[in-house]
Amino acid sequence: MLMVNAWAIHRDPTIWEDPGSFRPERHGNGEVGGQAYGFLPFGMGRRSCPGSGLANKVMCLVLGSLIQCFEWERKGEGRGITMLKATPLVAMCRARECMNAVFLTM
Ligand code: HEM
Repeated sequence: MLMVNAWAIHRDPTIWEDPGSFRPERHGNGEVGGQAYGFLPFGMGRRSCPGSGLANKVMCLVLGSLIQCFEWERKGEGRGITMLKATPLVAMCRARECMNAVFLTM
């Protein structure tokens, strides 16, 4: 069995400029350091994620909806399951007032 360390690939300074920085715009610029396999959030090969097309299409909609429809508040500390964050993020969401009309008609 071969395990590919995507975590390390996604932080490889020979592929990514300033790999530790959160710079989502780098993807819009097409920055992959000239490496075809530098970015593999969906795995690759025959067992790669069959939902990648759908995920890429709805991701902006999901994120936009979460921000537009809910108020988010950070709540204390929390724990991960497989990869613990150095600074755990636990958040609580509350539907924004404008969502009452949506929920009350359901
Ligand atoms: C941001 C969204 C998603 C990410 C980051 C993601 C990522 C992944 C990854 C890394 C794998 C393992 C690939 C490998 O073993 O090499 C996987 C497998 C899989 N994903 Fe996704 N996925 C996402 C969304 C989805 C969606 C929307 C669906 C279905 C509608 C889906 C269905 C599957 C299935 C069925 C597998 C197993 C494929 C197999 O073992 O042959 N995924 N996904």
